[in-house]
Amino acid sequence: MRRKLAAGNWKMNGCAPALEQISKLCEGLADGNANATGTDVLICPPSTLLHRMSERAGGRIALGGQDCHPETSGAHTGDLSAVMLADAGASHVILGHSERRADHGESDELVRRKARAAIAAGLTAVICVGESKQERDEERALEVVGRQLAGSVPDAVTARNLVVAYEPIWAIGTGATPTLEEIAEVHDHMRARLEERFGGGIGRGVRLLYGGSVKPANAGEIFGVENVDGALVGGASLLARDFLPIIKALEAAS
Ligand SMILES: O=C(CO)COP(=O)(O)O
Repeated sequence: MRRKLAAGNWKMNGCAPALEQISKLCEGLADGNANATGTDVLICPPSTLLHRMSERAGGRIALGGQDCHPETSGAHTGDLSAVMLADAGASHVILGHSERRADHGESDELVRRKARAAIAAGLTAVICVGESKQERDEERALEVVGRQLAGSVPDAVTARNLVVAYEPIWAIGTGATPTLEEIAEVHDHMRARLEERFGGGIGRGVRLLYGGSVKPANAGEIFGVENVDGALVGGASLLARDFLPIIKALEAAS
């Protein structure tokens, strides 16, 4: 049985005042959550907030970075290693987000090296894949996602240290989402590819998240789709009042 995962990607948002949201999230989870044991909550803030957030998050909320360098240390100005993220309180790291693939030209090969470093540092790699609008229109979504999955996921993974997030680029921050059938088709495809490559134990155990314009209003129906084990949420994870109902919808779907 896979545990559900509600993950928030704060991207380049949130300075010190945002720390308040973590306290609110903790309060909300403590109030309404006494019996919920099947859902994990993860927040990936800008790394400058990781340390302070880890002091507030208690055990209930896991923290993650949004990227890491493939090396452990060295002359790489401006970069952070997976070891440093772990040291600052992270247990997860998002890798290969489409914004990094676009803004920093990250290839599947680079994402795979970063994931190896993350896993070696004891982190869980949350690897993102997803097609562009043009690729969707050309009916190439499964091909693109399958290729990114094959190229970005390293060989030495377990069901615990890998999470895959399907984030269609055209659905990120736009309010548009694929149909439930389209989400199901991609998630089933990813599940089948993972089982093929890693065998049933790992392939069936890896959690698959959907990301792209997830909000309280659509979370419930998306979480009802088979092989959707949670969400990677951008905008709606910034405020506890938006993220809490999404977490509740995931708990209800468990
Ligand atoms: O990119 C995303 C999460 O990584 C999704 O962002 P939005 O939820 O703002 O569409």
